[in-house]
Amino acid sequence: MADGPSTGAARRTVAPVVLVGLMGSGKSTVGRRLASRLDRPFVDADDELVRRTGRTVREWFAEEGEPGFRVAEAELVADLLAAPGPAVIAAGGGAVVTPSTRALLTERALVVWLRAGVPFLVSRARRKAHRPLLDDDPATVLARLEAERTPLYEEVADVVVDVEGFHHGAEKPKRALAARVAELVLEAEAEAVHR
Ligand SMILES: Nc1ncnc2c1ncn2[C@@H]1O[C@H](COP(=O)(O)OP(=O)(O)OP(=O)(O)O)[C@@H](O)[C@H]1O
Ligand SMILES: O=C(O)C1=C[C@@H](O)[C@@H](O)[C@H](O)C1
Ligand SMILES: [Mg+2]
Repeated sequence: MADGPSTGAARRTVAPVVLVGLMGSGKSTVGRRLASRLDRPFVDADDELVRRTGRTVREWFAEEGEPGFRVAEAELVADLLAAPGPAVIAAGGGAVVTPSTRALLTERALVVWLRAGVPFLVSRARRKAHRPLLDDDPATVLARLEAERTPLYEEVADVVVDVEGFHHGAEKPKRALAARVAELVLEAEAEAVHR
């Protein structure tokens, strides 16, 4: 790379933090708290897609199918990652299935994977308006998605956080998890500066 060490470090320091993980892992909830702790703007990709296109996630799936939704999602993530300045972004759970998105995440973002097992996710990821994939049989679908996506999350993640321990062990799990993720993000950023 042509960048000198300080330019490279500066670029990495403001890289967006992107949360990835399966539905119900806490990307939206933890992302919002993390952004507030780090004092950086927060964007939830699912909400932002709805805001920008005027179509809900469910409408996207119904009208364009999952492939159409994935194209729109990939364009949005590319746009968010091109924006200058620091940010915390909660990706959609399936954003990593698109190869161009994985390439951009690897190149431009500090990626945090919120990892959790299927039974835990089933208890958390209720059938919701923005989760059409969970309409029928959440446990079976989440098990399939876990098998398909685990290698993809592994591929892009800079930081991995197991969320279940926080849920079972902490009095205020959301706060504890956001605090731990903030700590890990700051550590990873400091390491990037000294690289
Ligand atoms: N650390 C936590 N402790 C307790 N409950 C949590 C925690 N994080 C999230 N939750 C709850 O779990 C549910 C799922 O979390 P959330 O909606 O943030 O998941 P998500 O990863 O954004 O899912 P999706 O990909 O479907 O948008 C929410 O009801 C949320 O309040
Ligand atoms: O895991 C997924 O494939 C999805 C997760 C949600 O965040 C939404 O982006 C949508 O329901 C698809
Ligand atoms: Mg979410």
